[in-house]
Amino acid sequence: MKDLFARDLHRFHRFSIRFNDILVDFSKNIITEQTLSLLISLARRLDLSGAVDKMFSGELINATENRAVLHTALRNKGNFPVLFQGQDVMPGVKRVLAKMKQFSREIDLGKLRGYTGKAINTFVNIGIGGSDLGPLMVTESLRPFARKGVSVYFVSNIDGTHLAEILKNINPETTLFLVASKTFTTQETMTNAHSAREWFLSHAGDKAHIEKHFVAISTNASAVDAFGISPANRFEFWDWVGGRYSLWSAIGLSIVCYVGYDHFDALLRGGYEMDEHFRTTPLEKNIPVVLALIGVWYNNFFGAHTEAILPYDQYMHRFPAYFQQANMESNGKSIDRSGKKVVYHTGPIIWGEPGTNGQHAFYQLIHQGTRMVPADFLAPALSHNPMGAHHEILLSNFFAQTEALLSGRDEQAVIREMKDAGGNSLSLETLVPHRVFQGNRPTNSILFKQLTPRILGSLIAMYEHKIFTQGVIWNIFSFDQWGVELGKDLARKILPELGTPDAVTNHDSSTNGLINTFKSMVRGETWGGFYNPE
Ligand SMILES: O=P(O)(O)OC[C@H]1O[C@](O)(CO)[C@@H](O)[C@@H]1O
Repeated sequence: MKDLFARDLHRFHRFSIRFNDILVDFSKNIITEQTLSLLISLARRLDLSGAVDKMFSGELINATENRAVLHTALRNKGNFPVLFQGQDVMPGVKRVLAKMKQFSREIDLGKLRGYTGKAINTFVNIGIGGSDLGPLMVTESLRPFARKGVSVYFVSNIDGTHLAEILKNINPETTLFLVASKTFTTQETMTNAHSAREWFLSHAGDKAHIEKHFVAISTNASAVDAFGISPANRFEFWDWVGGRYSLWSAIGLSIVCYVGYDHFDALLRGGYEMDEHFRTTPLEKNIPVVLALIGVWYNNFFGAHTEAILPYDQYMHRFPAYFQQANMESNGKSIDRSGKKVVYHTGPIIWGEPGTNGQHAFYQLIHQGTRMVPADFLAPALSHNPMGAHHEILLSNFFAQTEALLSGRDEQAVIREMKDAGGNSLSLETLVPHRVFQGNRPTNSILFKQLTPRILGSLIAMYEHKIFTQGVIWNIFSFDQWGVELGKDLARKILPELGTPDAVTNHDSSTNGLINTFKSMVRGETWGGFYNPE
């Protein structure tokens, strides 16, 4: 890469794209113009543009679930119809948005009141996966835009600790629970929702008060009825919204409650603007496409197995976790669209933490480890908290890291520096190899003006479309998630076994051993060594 930069003084201009208030600099990659043009030919050969049209026009591209993929309709600010099976979905989308807006207005006006007449000021979203991570990540990212005096909590884990610790902090009189589940059957969410209801009733007494304290967000109206939430308190969405792409739907109600409808609307606008960019920009200048192709380049031609997402913004601390689900649940597949096993790698492992914490934790491996870790660095030019020199120090680290990963530090430079510093009792020969940085480690830098709802919307949609593009290249179905089913099935079978006194013998010896040791620990038996079925 250093040679490429030396040979071309305009490399930054040639390999960066500006979109609204976002700059995507992909010049610090091991690519030339020829690399990109070959990767773009690959995308053309696989008819990426045709695939994009199919998604936006509501074809059943989620073929293994026989569903369309239309989360883009949820943020369609273009006033054009979106047809699904001959019907325009936009009136339904607008109806639910109007209901969310009205709900937000009631919060503004202090009209949303609990069973004792006090104003609701605490919102607890109960959901998991896509019904949790999106709203959680967005509310964290948009904290500077929060309504005054309002708090939001997220319960997802089936571990009772998650709910119990939140219940300690909240007042039933002023709390609204938002039960968010596309299917309204997910074990974790339904168990948490029932426990929250019991807790609430233990304070409020009368079941009639539930309607002031529970709303549901789901595609499954009958299950919502069965739970006891009235249609007036139900916010619907549709099968054509994938769980991990659902924050734009009524699943975003906790975002609305926390930051207000106008900010949610700005988030949708940012998403729409990125949709239009993705849909209409030639592949060479198309941000999600370029990022996707660069990802394919390292994944399939350099054997890179992971990608790091490193936001230099504390508010974005859940951004990597959100895209861990979006990406790994979408593209963690090994069967292609014709049902055959793929003979190449598909989705990478996604991980990351906010800078500069990551620098003091795992960057050692990114700089000097044996593996290539392509990394996206994201940062706002303006901070919401410009306290003293904090932001400039933060950004100096952001710029320095990608420069260090690009340039490295060779032996001569290390020797020079060590001589200048003097005074080290260890010999040069001993230390030099350990202090050399090879460099040539790829990064994308995504610099944006400020973390606003609109910019956040665009960044989320950018990664969504990157994931979509890679799914097309790898010829896999990105919108199902069959891989989560087996564990769920087995847990359902194991659950009743945990309540019986008998030892289990019907699993492999490890699973038997673990279950039986668990039972013996619960019974308080003294440790008698490993369980032996004989
Ligand atoms: O919204 P639901 O139906 O409760 O599902 C929650 C999550 O569970 C999954 O189906 C995976 O188990 C995710 O795709 C989804 O986001």
